[in-house]
Amino acid sequence: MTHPDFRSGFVCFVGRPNTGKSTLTNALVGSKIAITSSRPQTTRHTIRGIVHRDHAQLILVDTPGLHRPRTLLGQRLNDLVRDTYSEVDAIGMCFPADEKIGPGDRWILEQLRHVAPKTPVIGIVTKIDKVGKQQVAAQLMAVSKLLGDNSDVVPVSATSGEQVEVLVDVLASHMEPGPAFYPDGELTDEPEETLMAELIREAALEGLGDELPHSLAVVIEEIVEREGRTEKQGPMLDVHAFLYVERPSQKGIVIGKGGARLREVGTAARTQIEKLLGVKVYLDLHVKVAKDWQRDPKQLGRLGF
Ligand SMILES: Nc1nc2c(ncn2[C@@H]2O[C@H](COP(=O)(O)OP(=O)(O)OP(=O)(O)O)[C@@H](O)[C@H]2O)c(=O)[nH]1
Repeated sequence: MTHPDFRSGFVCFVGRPNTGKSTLTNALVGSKIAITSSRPQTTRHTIRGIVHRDHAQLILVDTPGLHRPRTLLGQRLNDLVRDTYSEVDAIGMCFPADEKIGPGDRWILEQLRHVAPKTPVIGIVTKIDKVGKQQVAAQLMAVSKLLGDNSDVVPVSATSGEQVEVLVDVLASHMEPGPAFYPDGELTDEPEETLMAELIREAALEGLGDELPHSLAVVIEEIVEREGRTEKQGPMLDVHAFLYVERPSQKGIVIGKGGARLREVGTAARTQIEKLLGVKVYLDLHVKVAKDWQRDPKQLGRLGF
């Protein structure tokens, strides 16, 4: 039976890098589909996670962080982000409880109000487990002041789960009444290939510094089902992927001494991909130098941007 006041619609989270957008997406969806990382700007693709509740369905569009474009890739990302803003029913803007509101936040809000003046912006004070109640209250007031008195502001912790359902309810109240867009149980409509590439990219960036994130792209070349597997063994997929870097020095970083690092990356990514697909996977990774791929439209097209 469908709830009499069922609502459904699209939501995107915005905010400065590291404000907890990906972690919140995961907490709401309850499955690892968006990529989190302690480094800024690792979320490249528009990944949709779907939140199913009795009274609502929220489709989360996880956008890359808005930033001032320096390269062609940056420009394309920003175009993508702008389109997303005007198409969604609500924008959740994230402000960590433990960081002061700054010029970066004001700049993002200005952009939002400019490109999508009609889309409601809901303030989300994230990471409330990191600070005391008083600091949460002070941040709620500051965000309220920034967004305007009529705006909803919700405190939440994606890590502890505190207030997550309250956030769902507040977001749902901004959705249109109507049936669900997606059948129950469907978590993402992103092709599995993209998710695999994201998981490999995440594993390859783990523990590295700030420079590499912009210079690493992953392309899945081929996925083939291994033949001759017995029923007891179960199915197995051979996945062949290329990791593209910009410079030979970066290739060395990704591969590591004697290939040690790449092997670790492969193991970490394989484990995640097996979890995602529920089958055994053999992962074959190759690192290639594609010079200045961020500035070359042909290469960008090939890499899916
Ligand atoms: N303690 C605590 N840490 C959090 C919470 N949410 C996120 N974090 C941490 O904050 C860091 C950034 O989180 P992300 O979810 O990757 O942030 P993001 O806004 O998606 O970052 P970008 O993809 O760089 O824009 C990670 O190290 C998270 O583990 C939370 O509720 N509590």
